[in-house]
Amino acid sequence: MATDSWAQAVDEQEAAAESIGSLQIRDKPEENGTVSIARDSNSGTAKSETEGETKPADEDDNEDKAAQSLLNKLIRNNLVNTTNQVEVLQKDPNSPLYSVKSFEELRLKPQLLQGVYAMGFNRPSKIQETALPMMLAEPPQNLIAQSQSGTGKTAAFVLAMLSHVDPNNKYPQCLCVSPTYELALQTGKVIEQMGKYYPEVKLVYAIRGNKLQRGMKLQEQIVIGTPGTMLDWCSKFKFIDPKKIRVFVLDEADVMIATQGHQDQSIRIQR
Ligand SMILES: Nc1ncnc2c1ncn2[C@@H]1O[C@H](COP(=O)(O)OP(=O)(O)OP(=O)(O)O)[C@@H](O)[C@H]1O
Repeated sequence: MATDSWAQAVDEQEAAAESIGSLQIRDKPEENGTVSIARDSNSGTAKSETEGETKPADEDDNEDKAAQSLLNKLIRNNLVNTTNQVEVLQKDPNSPLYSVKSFEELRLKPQLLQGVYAMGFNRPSKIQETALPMMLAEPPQNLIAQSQSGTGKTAAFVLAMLSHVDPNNKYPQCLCVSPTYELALQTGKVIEQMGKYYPEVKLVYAIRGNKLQRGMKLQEQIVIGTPGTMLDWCSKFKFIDPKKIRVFVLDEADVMIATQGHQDQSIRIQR
């Protein structure tokens, strides 16, 4: 594919993806790469969080948005297999990836700096340059971030979560809520990649199908999951002590807020 402009290539891919129609993702999971990737990373047990339930039309729309977002991420993963063009865009003041800062200036832990470089990131994107100083501040600051798709928001909040955990404390300290099972797995993958050189920090998925014994306490410092299961783990099963949470991430907040059930659950977890 011609990739004179990385951003243009992303737009073209996204337009093509729209014409395929996101409904295929849910209607024919066996024919879709999206679900097979989720299966790959979860021993063939991929299943939509809300599968089998009757949902209002607006929830369907929001799920379609979440599915579209997942598709964009998967497409982009293939596009960003060379960092050269990202590098060029990061030097172009008109690009949303433009940045003057370096990761060193953010004074990341050496293990995380190593993880970031191993992912091929040479410098932060614009949103990362702007948001990371706030996200890395002690104590962490509240932040609502919005930027174009594919500009590095996920990488930013993953880095913030990894920076804030204390690996010596064996209990959950960061919660990340995603609108769908598949997006939770995708974000989890980024946490695993970025935290590759920080093995003391552990991650657990609060997703349907991950059943834990009643009465147990989690040892993992980061929990990523979908709203329903996360809420159950916090309030019904008490696997997580919400008072010990230092960082709470609401991924795809627009989708979450637009979906009534997710909105209620997210607010209850946050409280
Ligand atoms: N600083 C960086 N340098 C190079 N590549 C980066 C950088 N930050 C992120 N990327 C890569 O760019 C792609 C998009 O990043 P990311 O998924 O974090 O964007 P996003 O804004 O969360 O996207 P979306 O809006 O779809 O959720 C990913 O492949 C990621 O690995």
